[in-house]
Amino acid sequence: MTNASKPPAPDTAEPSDHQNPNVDLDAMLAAAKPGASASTPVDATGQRCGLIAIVGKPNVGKSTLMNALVGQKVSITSRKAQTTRHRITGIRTKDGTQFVFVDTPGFQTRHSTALNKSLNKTVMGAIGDVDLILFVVEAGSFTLADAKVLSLFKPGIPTLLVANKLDTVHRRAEIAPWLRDMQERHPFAEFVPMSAKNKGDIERLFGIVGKYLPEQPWWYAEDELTDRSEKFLASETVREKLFRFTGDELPYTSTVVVDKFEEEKSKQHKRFIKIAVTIVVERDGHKAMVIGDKGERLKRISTEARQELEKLMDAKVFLEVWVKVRSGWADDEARVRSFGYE
Ligand SMILES: Nc1nc2c(ncn2[C@@H]2O[C@H](COP(=O)(O)OP(=O)(O)OP(=O)(O)O)[C@@H](O)[C@H]2O)c(=O)[nH]1
Repeated sequence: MTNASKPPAPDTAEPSDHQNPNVDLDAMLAAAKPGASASTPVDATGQRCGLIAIVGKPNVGKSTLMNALVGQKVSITSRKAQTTRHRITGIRTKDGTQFVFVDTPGFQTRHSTALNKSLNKTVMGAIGDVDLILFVVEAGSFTLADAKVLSLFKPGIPTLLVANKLDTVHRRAEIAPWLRDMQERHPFAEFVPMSAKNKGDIERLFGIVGKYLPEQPWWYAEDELTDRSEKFLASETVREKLFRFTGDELPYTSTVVVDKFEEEKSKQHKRFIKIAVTIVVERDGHKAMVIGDKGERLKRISTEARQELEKLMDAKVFLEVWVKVRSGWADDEARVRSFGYE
C-alpha cells in the first residue's frame, strides 16, 4: 500500500454549478452523463485523487452505495440497521481519477451507550478530513435523524445530497418540491437523485464526484480496492452471516472478535489460513439463537463464512467459530475498546 495519509490538497476543482444546484429533476437525471469531464484541466500526470466520505443515518444504503462504487463487496450490507461499525476505505481508480471512499457507521441518535458514542466519533473522524461528503438520505424523506447528521458537517467541505432509493419513489413529481426544501436546509453543492442499485446512476455519480477531487498523483496502486486487512475481512464476513441468518432477532450489539488468524505452510494448498473467531452476545438467549437447533444455525454461519473467505482470499480456510456471552459489553467503554472500537 502506498501512503494513505492525506497530503495537503491543491486547489480543489470548482464546478460551475457549485453554488447553484438545479432542482429540476428531469434535467438533473439527464445531466452529468457517465464520465462527465472535469471542469478544470487535469495536471501533467493527468491524475486526480481524493477522499470521499459516505455519510448518513442507518439503513439509507451507504454500504450498498460504496460497494457499487468500488465494484466489489468490501463493506457488509444487511437489511438490519447498524451493521456497519468500522471506517472502511474502498478504492476505485477510473478515468484518470482515484476515488478513495470512507464508509461510516449509520449515525446513532437514539441510544447513548459507549458503543454508540464510539460509532459517532468514527463518523466525526471520517468527515473532518475529506474532499467531498456524500450525504445519503432516502429520496423524498428527511427525518430528525437525518437532520442530526447534517448538523455535524463543517462548512467548507462540498457536500452532495445523494437522494437514494429513488426506485422506491412512485410519484416522481413529489421529488422536485422535496429537493427545493432540501436546498433551503443546507448549501448542497449538487443534488443527485439516484438508486445505489442502478448501474447507470453509479456511473453518473462517478462523473459528478470526480469534479470535486484535487489534481494530484494517486495514493494507491490502480488495482487496490481496500486497505483493510484480511483479518478484518474475516470478522466482517462472519458478522454478515451472523446477521443474515439470525434475521431481526439478534440485537446489533452482538459482535465478532478474531482470536487467531494464522497463515500456515501447506503442500496441498497455495495458501492455508487458520482462523478462530468469537461471536460475542449479550445474553444466554442470544447465544441459543446464534447456535440454533442442534447447532444448525452456527454451522451454516461458519460454513458460508468459510466459503466466502476462501473465495475472497484465494486460500484454503480452516474456520473455528465460538459463541460467548458478555452481558452489558456495549455499555462498558473499556470493553468496547478491547473489541477494537476506538
Ligand atoms: N430499493 C432500494 N433499496 C436499497 C437501495 N440502496 C440500498 N437499499 C437497501 O437498503 C437496505 C440498507 O442498505 P445498507 O447499504 O446496508 O445501508 P447502510 O446505510 O449502510 O446501513 P447501516 O450499516 O445500518 O448504516 C438494504 O436492504 C439495501 O438492499 C436502493 O437504491 N434501492
